[in-house]
Amino acid sequence: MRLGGRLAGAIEVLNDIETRRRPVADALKDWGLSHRFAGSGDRAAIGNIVYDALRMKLSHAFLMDDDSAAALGWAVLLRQWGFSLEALEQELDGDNFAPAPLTDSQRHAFTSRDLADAPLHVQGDIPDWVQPAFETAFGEDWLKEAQALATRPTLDLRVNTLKANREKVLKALDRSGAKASDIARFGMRVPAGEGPSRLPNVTAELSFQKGWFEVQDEGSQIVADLVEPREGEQVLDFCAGGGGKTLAMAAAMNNKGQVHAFDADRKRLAPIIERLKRAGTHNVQVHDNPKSLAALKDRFDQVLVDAPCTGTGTWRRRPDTKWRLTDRNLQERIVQQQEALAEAARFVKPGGSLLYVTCSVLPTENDDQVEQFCRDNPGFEIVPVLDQWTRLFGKEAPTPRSKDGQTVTLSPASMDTDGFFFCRMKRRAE
Ligand SMILES: C[S@@+](CC[C@H](N)C(=O)[O-])C[C@H]1O[C@@H](n2cnc3c(N)ncnc32)[C@H](O)[C@@H]1O
Repeated sequence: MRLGGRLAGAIEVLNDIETRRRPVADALKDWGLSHRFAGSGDRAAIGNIVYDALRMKLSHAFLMDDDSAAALGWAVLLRQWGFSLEALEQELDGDNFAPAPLTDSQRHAFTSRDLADAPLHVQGDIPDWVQPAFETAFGEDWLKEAQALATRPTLDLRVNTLKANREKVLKALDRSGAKASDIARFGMRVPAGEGPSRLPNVTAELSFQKGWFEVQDEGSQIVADLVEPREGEQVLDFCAGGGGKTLAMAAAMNNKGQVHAFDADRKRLAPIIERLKRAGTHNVQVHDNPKSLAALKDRFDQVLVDAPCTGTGTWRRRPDTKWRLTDRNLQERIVQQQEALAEAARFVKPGGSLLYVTCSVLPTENDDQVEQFCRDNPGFEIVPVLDQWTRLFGKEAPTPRSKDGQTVTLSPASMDTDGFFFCRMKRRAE
C-alpha cells in the first residue's frame, strides 16, 4: 500500500473508535481482518497513525479547526511525521486510495493558526479538567510534562538476572537496536521509532522464550528496584496483576526467601504462572484467594501495593484512555487505593515496610493518599527515599521529582520513563 491507502485506513479505524467507542487494539484488529491484502508493514503504519492521532488529538483538532478522523489523520502526517503540506499533497496526488484532500477551511486553518493561541490544556493535549492536577503535580513544568506524555514511548526490557546478564541479552538482541538503559540497573531500551517504522517483535526472539528478559517500562523497573527486597526476606506483592513487579523482585532476591503474589482479580493474575516458569523463579507463591493469606498477618518484611489507578503515567502507551478518563473514574480509583492500602497494611510485620506505587502522576492518587494513610495509621511513617535513590542508581542518575525528598514521582519529561509514584512507609517496631 502507498501512503494514501494507509492514511485512508487509519481514518477508517479512527472513525470506528470514535463512533462505536471501540478499544484501539480491537478496531485495528478488525480492520486487518477485513483488509487481508494489507501487509504487516501497512498494518503497523496504520497503527502508528492511529496512536499518534490519539496522543495529540486536541492540538491537531485545534490547528485543523476540525476534530474529524480525517483532519486528525492529515495532522499526524503534517505535525508528527515531518511532511510539509506541499510534499504531502504531492505524494497523495493521483493515488486512487488516498482520502479526500483537505477542505479549503481545514487548509486555511492549518496554514494560519498558531498553537500558542490555543488554551493551555490543548497545547498539552490533556483533558481540561485534569489541568489543575498537573499544575499541582509539576508546577511550572506541567505543560512540558503533559506534552511529553503525548510522545511515542520507547520499548523497555529488563534482564532476568536469574538466567542472563545485560551483555548477553544485548548481544542476543543486536539486531533490535537495544542499548543499556540510563537509570534502571538491569534495563535495556529500544528507541521509539519514527513515522511508519515498527518496533522489533522481541517476544518472538529465542532469548525471550528462554526467559533471559522481560518487557517492562523503565519506570516500572525503577520502582520495583526501590522496594529493595533482600535475599531471604518475606515479601508480599498485594496487587500482583500479571506479575511484572513480582518477577523483578523475585530475581532481585536471587530466588532466595519468598515472594507471595496476590491479586483480587484472578483473571489478571492468570498469566503470572507461565511467566514465572519461563523466568526460572522458584521463590514465588501465587494466591488467588484472600483466605490463603489470612495466616500471614503481621509476617512480611515488605508489602508492595502496586495500586489500581487511572494510569495517567502511561498515556504515551495507551492514549485512548486519556480521553475516556472521567472525574468519577478518578474518585473510584481513590477509594480502591484506600481499600487496598488498608487491607495490605495488616500483613506488614512490626519494623517492616509498606510500599505504595501507582502509574499515575495525579497528586490525589499519590502523595495525598500516603499522607492520609499515615494520618489515619500513626503506626506507619513515610521514609524519605532520595538517599536510597542515589545509593541505588548512582550520583550521575538524574534526581527525580519528589515532595520534600519523601516520595518519588517519575515522569517522561524528567526521567524519560512512564509516570510512576513510589513511597516507602515503615511500620514502627512495637
Ligand atoms: C496496577 S495493577 C498491578 C500491576 C502489576 N503489579 C504489574 O507490575 O504488572 C493493579 C492491580 O490491583 C488489583 N487490585 C485492585 N484492588 C485490589 C485489592 N483490594 N486487593 C488486591 N488487589 C487489588 C487489580 O486487580 C490489578 O490487577
